[in-house]
Amino acid sequence: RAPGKIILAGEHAVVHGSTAVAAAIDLYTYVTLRLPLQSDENNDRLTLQLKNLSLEFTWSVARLKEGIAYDSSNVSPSTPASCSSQTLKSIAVLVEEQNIPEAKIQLSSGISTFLWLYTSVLGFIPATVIITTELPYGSGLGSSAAFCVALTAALIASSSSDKTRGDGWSSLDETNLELLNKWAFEGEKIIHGKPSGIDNTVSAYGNMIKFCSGEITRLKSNMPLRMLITNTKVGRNTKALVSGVSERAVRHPEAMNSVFNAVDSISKEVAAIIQTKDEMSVTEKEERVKELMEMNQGLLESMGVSHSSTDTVIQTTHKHKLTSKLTGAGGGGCVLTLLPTLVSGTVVDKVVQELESSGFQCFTASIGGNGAEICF
Ligand SMILES: Nc1ncnc2c1ncn2[C@@H]1O[C@H](COP(=O)(O)OP(=O)(O)O)[C@@H](O)[C@H]1O
Ligand SMILES: C[C@@](O)(CCOP(=O)(O)O)CC(=O)O
Ligand SMILES: [Mg+2]
Repeated sequence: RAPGKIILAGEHAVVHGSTAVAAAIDLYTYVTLRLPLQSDENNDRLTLQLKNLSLEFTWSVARLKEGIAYDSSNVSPSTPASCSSQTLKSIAVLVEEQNIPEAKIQLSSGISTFLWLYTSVLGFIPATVIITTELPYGSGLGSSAAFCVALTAALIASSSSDKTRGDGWSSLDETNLELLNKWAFEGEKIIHGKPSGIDNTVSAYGNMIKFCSGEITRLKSNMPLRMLITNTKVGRNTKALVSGVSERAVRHPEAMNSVFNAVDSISKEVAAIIQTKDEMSVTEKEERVKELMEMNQGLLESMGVSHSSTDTVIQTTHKHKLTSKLTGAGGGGCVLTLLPTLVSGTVVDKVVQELESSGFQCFTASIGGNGAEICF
């Protein structure tokens, strides 16, 4: 299993080299891998089951071998590599053959990613892969990264020699974590186009991290951080939003560089405040984080990735003196609201009631938990 995440500061700008701060949340994607016995019927097929959606896709191993055009000299499980555009095209044909319902067409990139990661790490062997998730798809909570990380964890674990059964969840060792994170990043590339790598990294390693151009700093929080997560349920696609920001940066390079630099300073300050020990009271820290979230939201608006549904959440929470910002790619999706320690339960209940009456879904999640884990 691998967790989803929230981005406290720095989404989008992180794709352009700025710092961002993210934390794992206790909502997971689970991947079960079943390798068939020789005697099993159907032991020549690769089957993918998406349990939440009651969808199943299946290919004969022979069809995969014939259909996936790749240069096997370039692909080895221990050296993660990008899927070439030619290979991706051949995989897309195999995905199209599955006749995905039109309403679920966004899954195509996830299924292509599945075929690329599976065949690259395990090769052309039959199996049944069952996916369940507690994360909403395409809402900014990193379902794409959790999917790539959990899948790769299962694939890597299946070749482990030490399969002690029934011991519960355990982490992977550092070498395998690093390998898994690299493969998951290659998967994210298929789904996002140009990911920064923050989502797969926080999903793989867990906790709370500061991330800048691939450099990871694990953060130790010294303040209680409670966030209300509001899913506006407005669907969007990370790939389109990320490329929209890049296009804006091409049109206005100087202005957008200033925006990205401002976000970099905000994220660094957020990370510093979260880690500060005694110099500041909790209330003071919360006030600072609140202000930085507000500034970050303003800059996300100037990148063109906010949405009217996000504005509704911001206005509703503002009436109760609470501050919100979008999280993840924006364009709808999820919004974070900081719940300071002194805010009363009655106020939170009222805010939740108002947000839910606008058709949104609210929940809280525990922040900064474990990353990818395996279980035999
Ligand atoms: N459990 C899953 N099974 C299959 N594909 C998935 C799963 N989770 C995510 N995906 C893929 O990731 C896409 C959503 O990723 P993205 O747009 O980055 O949003 P987010 O990562 O915020 O949820 C889905 O449309 C699908 O292609
Ligand atoms: C917008 C971005 O910063 C985060 C995207 O997160 P999500 O896929 O919306 O959960 C992109 C990235 O960092 O790869
Ligand atoms: Mg994503």
